[in-house]
Amino acid sequence: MNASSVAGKSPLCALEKSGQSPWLDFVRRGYTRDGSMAALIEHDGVTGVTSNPAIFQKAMGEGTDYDAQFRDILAHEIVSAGALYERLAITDIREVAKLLRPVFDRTNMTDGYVSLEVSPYLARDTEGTIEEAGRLWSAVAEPNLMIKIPGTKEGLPAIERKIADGVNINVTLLFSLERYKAVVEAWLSGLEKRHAEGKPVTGVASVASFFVSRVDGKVDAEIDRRVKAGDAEAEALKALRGKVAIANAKMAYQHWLDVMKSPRWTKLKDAGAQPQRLLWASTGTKDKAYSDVLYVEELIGPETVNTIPPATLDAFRDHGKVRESLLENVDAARKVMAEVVRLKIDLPAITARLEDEGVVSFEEAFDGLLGSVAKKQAAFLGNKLAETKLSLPAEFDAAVKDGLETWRKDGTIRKLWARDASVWTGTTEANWLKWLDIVDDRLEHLSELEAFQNEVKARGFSQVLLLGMGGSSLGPEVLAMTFGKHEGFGHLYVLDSTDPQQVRTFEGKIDPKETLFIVSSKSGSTLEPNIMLSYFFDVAKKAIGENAGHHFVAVTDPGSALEARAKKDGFWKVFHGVKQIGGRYSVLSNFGMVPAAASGVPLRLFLEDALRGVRACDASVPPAVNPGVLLGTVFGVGATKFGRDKITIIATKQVMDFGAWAEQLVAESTGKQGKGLIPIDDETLAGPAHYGTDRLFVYFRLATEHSHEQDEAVRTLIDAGQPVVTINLHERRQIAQEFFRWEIATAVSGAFLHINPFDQPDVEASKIATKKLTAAYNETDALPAETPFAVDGDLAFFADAKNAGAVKGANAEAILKAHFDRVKAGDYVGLLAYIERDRASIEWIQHLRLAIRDAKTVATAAEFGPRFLHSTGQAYKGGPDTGVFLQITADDAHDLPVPGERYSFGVVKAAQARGDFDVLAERGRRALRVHIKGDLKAGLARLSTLIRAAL
Ligand SMILES: O=C(CO)[C@@H](O)[C@H](O)[C@H](O)[C@H](O)COP(=O)(O)O
Ligand SMILES: O=C[C@H](O)COP(=O)(O)O
Repeated sequence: MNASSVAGKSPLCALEKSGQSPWLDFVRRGYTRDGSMAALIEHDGVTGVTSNPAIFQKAMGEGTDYDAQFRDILAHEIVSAGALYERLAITDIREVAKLLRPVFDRTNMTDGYVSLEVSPYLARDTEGTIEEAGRLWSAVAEPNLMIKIPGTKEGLPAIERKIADGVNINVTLLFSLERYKAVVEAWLSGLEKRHAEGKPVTGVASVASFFVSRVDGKVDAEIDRRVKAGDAEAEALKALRGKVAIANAKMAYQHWLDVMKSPRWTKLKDAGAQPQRLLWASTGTKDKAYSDVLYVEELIGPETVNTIPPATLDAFRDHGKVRESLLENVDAARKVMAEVVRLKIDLPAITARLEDEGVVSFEEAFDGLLGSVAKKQAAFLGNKLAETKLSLPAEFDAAVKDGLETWRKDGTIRKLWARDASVWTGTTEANWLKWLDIVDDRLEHLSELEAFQNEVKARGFSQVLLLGMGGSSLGPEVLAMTFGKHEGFGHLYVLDSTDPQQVRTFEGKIDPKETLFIVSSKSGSTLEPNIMLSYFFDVAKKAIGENAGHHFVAVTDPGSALEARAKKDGFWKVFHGVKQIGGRYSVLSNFGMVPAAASGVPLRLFLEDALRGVRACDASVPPAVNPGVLLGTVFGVGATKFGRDKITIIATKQVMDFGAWAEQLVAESTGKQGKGLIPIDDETLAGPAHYGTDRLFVYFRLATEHSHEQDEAVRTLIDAGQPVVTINLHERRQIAQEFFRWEIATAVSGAFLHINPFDQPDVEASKIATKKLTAAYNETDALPAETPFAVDGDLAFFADAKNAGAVKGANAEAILKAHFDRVKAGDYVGLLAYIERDRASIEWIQHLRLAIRDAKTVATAAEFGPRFLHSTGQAYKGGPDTGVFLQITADDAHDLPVPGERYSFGVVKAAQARGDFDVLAERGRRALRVHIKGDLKAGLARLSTLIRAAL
């Protein structure tokens, strides 16, 4: 695009004499900065500039013009793609505003404006538009700015309101005379309101952008269709080709002239108001059969604006002719409009469609723009963001792309962030979404957490023992396992069991005089943390005396029973959780951050990393490049369309505990109403032959670890057609961003499954069943009697009548064989062991699960009770009926009393196992319980031998 070399000689300059302001429908940083824009203003008489999402898409989506600012922002801040775009756009707009400022001053605020449009996603959202228009107006802070608001029905009240607020408004996306009239009404009312409030109306500028060429585009197509179909009025129709848009515009101008004569306007004018000018937009010629300057030459008239795209501007400079065309042949234009009616061209329908399509096309341009910004951002951030690689079979990959596209079209990620429950089941979901803001919130309150961290360090604890279950323990466990011990801080231990031996083992790991105890329970009423607290408070009291409470902190939701108990027992501190965050989504709230602080995790770095995850998954980041939506879509599509519902998490060593947290999140969130994802964690990787077609692998990989063999094994799976998502972390701390990404992914997969990912009805059910049993114990000093349906040596078998009937056999091996014979392709086997979770039992259960996997080619879960009850237990009971469960219980070699209760830890654990089994049976699951009597080690060895023989 060239400016005329001789000032004042460009035909564009002649437009000014006819009272029309030529504006440029284009912005680009390079163009502003290399003097081209200034030359247009100086030599071609360009007196204004407009931008829109499509213009910015081209500007920012291509080339390197914006790279320097990208780098600069990203070096100092953690921002979303939407915020980045806005910063870049605001810089552009301010630079253009400065170039136009002399015009603005010279014309006494009549001209010299640059326009910035509100987000196109808000075109149907009055309140959102009002808020954003105000925000952008303040952010740009230039008097010659115009905020563009679409003239949709929803835009009208926003236009009136912002005019009344004194904001310059460019009303865009106008196609019909009717809507234009409504816009004039909104503008006048806005000014009147302002005037009535005693505020100045001088200097409140406005234009109404009437789109021209798009009208011809649609009308001409309709004419061509009818002519082709042999319409009897073919000649009359053809005569209208290329005429309707201009006639339509002329009618708008006539209306404007009437308004300018109205007493209503005169009053405002006398008060110092300036007219809202008509602006011709969409003035580039689309139909090559027409003159390339048609929509400039034919629309020239006093007090109007034409915003001209670059190519049309060049053409007009080259051969444009200026005449006052707008007032010419007005009667002929009226006749054109009458013909439109006579020939039954449904102009109202056409303009309504143009508006809808206009909104959608700007949304799409914005999606494209934000997608490019997000991609560039990820490239500039490099190793600061974990990478995601999808290796999916073609059909699966195509379905994921479809799923992402649907999410994009429906704007679902924005709905999710807007807490719109219709994303899921439209029930209580909106009450459970505070985790979306928790990282920002914790960063805002970082000083409190840091102060606590310093105090903990100063007190020099050698150990930190966290007592909690599920959402209150698994996140802290990941921190402990991933980061290990930090210099100057105690070792973080996490106890989440009622197994007496395990409680005892943990007691042996600590010196109560040197231990900080963290009791974590959102509800404050969960059985396990409460009895663990009773036990360890007693231990501490014996070691420390009356001040034992000073070694305890509680993390709990405000007003819980635990909070009351903490106060009563003189706890050092109570930290609050957020009620609107469910346990499994709470790791980045105080439930994760307090143990992180106490164990010396660098809090700011950790939270900033989490924030990178939050921003990467922001509402403004389109699905295809939004890591949370991407992962959630793969999960959702995999499960619903391809039966790949066993989310098999493979991890490199240093980050492997993440799987234990992720399995709770995924299983408890999605496994309900007979649907859901079954996470399979820590199942040693094997060759493709060991896997069925129900698997989806997630390879969670720390790039700095040596993982060549695992990489190769994963490659073999991919080559064999198994779907694999590889998540590559560049450093361990990136688990912080993964926490958030998996939360979004889980919520997204919940939408695909049409379930509420924030409740856990079946976990509650087994808690109730357990409570009944412990209550019975308190009354009778015994759990209700139970009778095994078979006994073989040290093994006793229990089941409900239906399961017992299905697994009948002469001895243990036959029973186990009958049970495992029920496993079929697509099922999974869950080993649910209510024993101490120590190295030996982990090894035992791992070996056994692999034997089952390899014999049956099914997924396996190796879980310890009662830990899993607060985790995968939900999906086992409420999810798809594809689980075959073997519950393993045992006599406790040594029991432990629970201070203040009649029951012991052993009794509680037994009640939990029975409650668990009862609910599994109630849900019709294939389940069998085997109880090991006497020596556990010998019993486990025998059981393993028998199962192997039975497979
Ligand atoms: O609305 C304004 C100015 O107010 C313009 O920037 C407007 O968005 C553009 O002229 C149109 O989007 C261009 O339309 P088209 O040439 O793509 O049909
Ligand atoms: O996952 C959450 C567990 O069920 C524990 O709940 P809580 O934090 O209320 O004790």
